Amino acid sequence: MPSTDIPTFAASQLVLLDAELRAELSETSALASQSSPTALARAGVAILNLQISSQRTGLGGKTVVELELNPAVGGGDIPEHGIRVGDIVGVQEQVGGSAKKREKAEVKAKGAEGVVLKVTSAVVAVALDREEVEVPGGKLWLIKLANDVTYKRMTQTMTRLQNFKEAEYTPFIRVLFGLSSPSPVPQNLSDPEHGLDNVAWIDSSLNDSQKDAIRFALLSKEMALIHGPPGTGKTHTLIELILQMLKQNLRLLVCGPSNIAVDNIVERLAPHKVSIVRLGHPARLLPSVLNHSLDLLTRTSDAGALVQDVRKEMDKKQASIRKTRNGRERRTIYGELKELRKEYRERERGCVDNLVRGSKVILATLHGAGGFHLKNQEFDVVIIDEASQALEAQCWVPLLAAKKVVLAGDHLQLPPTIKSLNSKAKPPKEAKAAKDENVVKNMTLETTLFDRLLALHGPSIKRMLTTQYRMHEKIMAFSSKELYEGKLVAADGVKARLLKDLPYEVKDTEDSREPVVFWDTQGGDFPEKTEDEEVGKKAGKGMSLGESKSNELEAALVKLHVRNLVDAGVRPEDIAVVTPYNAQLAVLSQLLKEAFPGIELGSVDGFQGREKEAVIVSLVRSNPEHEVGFLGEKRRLNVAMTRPKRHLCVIGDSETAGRGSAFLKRWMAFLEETADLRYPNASDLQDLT
Ligand SMILES: Nc1ncnc2c1ncn2[C@@H]1O[C@H](COP(=O)(O)OP(=O)(O)OP(=O)(O)O)[C@@H](O)[C@H]1O
Repeated sequence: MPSTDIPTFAASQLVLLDAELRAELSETSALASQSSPTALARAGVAILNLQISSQRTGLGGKTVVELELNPAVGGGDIPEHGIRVGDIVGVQEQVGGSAKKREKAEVKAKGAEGVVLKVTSAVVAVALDREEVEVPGGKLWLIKLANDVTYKRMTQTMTRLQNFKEAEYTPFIRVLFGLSSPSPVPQNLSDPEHGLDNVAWIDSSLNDSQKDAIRFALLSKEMALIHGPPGTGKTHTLIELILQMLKQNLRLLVCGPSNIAVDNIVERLAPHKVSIVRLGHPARLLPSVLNHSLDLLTRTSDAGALVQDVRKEMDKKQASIRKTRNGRERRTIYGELKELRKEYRERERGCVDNLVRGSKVILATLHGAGGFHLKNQEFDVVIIDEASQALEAQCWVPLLAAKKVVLAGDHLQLPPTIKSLNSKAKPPKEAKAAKDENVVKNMTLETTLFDRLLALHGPSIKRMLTTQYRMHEKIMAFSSKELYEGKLVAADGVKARLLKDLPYEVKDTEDSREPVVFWDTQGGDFPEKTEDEEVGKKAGKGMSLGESKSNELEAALVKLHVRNLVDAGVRPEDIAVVTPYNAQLAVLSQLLKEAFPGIELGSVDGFQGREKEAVIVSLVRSNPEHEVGFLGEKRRLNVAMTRPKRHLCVIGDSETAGRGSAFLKRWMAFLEETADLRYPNASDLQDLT
């Protein structure tokens, strides 16, 4: 077993994270520094001409301001924008006049930063970050800012790991870096000797591979990987695992890389009536899980009542500030508010501490687990869902102090998106660069903890779930054979489901009775086109991010197929079209959005984790050179082909794809052999473009 040198590993991560952050910042700041506020607003990342309509103390003692359109510009609805709940934004004074005057004023007007709490057509509410902020009056504008909090947490974590002395390495850390072998897990998991022969399962529907994975995770000492191919009930299994671990009286920290991944678990855990606390900014949580959020529990628990008294007083003061114009009076009130805030924080901290300490399951995003709430808290097990979508450094945020980890994921679907891979971010300064290059040798952020542990310790540290509950068995066949050792089995309820069997009326047609259709565009009549990809798409004139590909005739063919499905009775909301290329997405959007309201269009990467009754995959690439670019990535193709439940339609040029990569070649051959093959005529499609 080759071990990993921990300081070198941490140093490499730090270099790679630095490059990643620079790539991310350069994207946002290039746009911000090169564009005027009007251009930013057009690009959807800023809102102009706002004013404060109300101000109050919100959750966590934060000042919440509501912004509305300034009556001077006519008031009413805020023009369309791309700012969403959870975004980090700056609220700044909007200065008119010449560019020079603006520049001067911008240096002066620092404004405030916060998180968007609510967006409606008429108002945007922002929870400000710092507590003692004096929000600028007058005309304001709001701009979306880059979010570097996650990077800070990861960098702090890696720096700590880098500085650990060898004596500080826990047995857990030693195993995760291969300095020690994992404790052996018995082969026969249901042997009565381990007491797991007769588990009282809470969910009686669990299948054997799920039970096996749970037993394995319970018996493993340091780590267990639960490998969940598409639709195999990975989260389902984790819920049972959590409940079983609670029966053993273990204290758990459950994390995921995104808020939605964590909320998904909270929602499914809640009906089991276990006391759970969800950490995280309330603005970023699903409404259905707010009841479990720490902020809300702080307000509703008994201890919370004490906190509320102070809060009411703070609200009164806030309101009085807005009434007075007298500078001295304002200063006095600000002074009093400051005192009150101190008291509020102290009482709140006590209350929060009690809640966190008293809870057996805490849920947070990976980076959220690095907040002050969990300082000095100990957990028996850290469980990470969607672990193959998380950066390794992110996983270490909750893991530095852990004793055992259970990772659930699928390393054969897409890893987290890495911007620095293709970015034009400046390289580190020269002297440093040579050293850095040495350090990061053979390392990329794309390698997740899940991947690394598998490479380090081999398949004996994982258990795979093998029954899938999504796809018709023909849809699943290629993916199972190529990637999952042919072990996937379609559950009885899904293996023969077709569109014509949908619970509403669908005619029996050549499409609705077919689980897999392949429109092969070979022959060169469906050529791809190269387009510039842009930042700030709404503006239509953002900055180039590089090239993307589109294929108009292929898009027309998509339209033809969608129309056939809809004519048969399939609802547009049960159909999705996915494609790896953003430029193709734009073409499809123009062609389909209005014609079929409710249809969903998405990039393959964005559709990971999702499913639809019918999915059309537009492969786009068609060129005499047989170039396939990133379409050749088998994990991307795997995601694309495993989204549908009842109907998969692939549209592409088998000649181009077939020479692109070995995996693509085998897929094309498989489709030609097993799918319902069709050869379109390009000239019939002209009127559909
Ligand atoms: N043992 C089971 N019996 C019946 N249905 C199940 C079982 N396990 C999972 N399912 C169903 O399979 C579907 C997928 O489950 P879940 O959402 O847990 O999967 P996942 O593996 O987390 O999803 P993804 O494939 O998107 O990663 C759900 O509808 C779930 O109810």
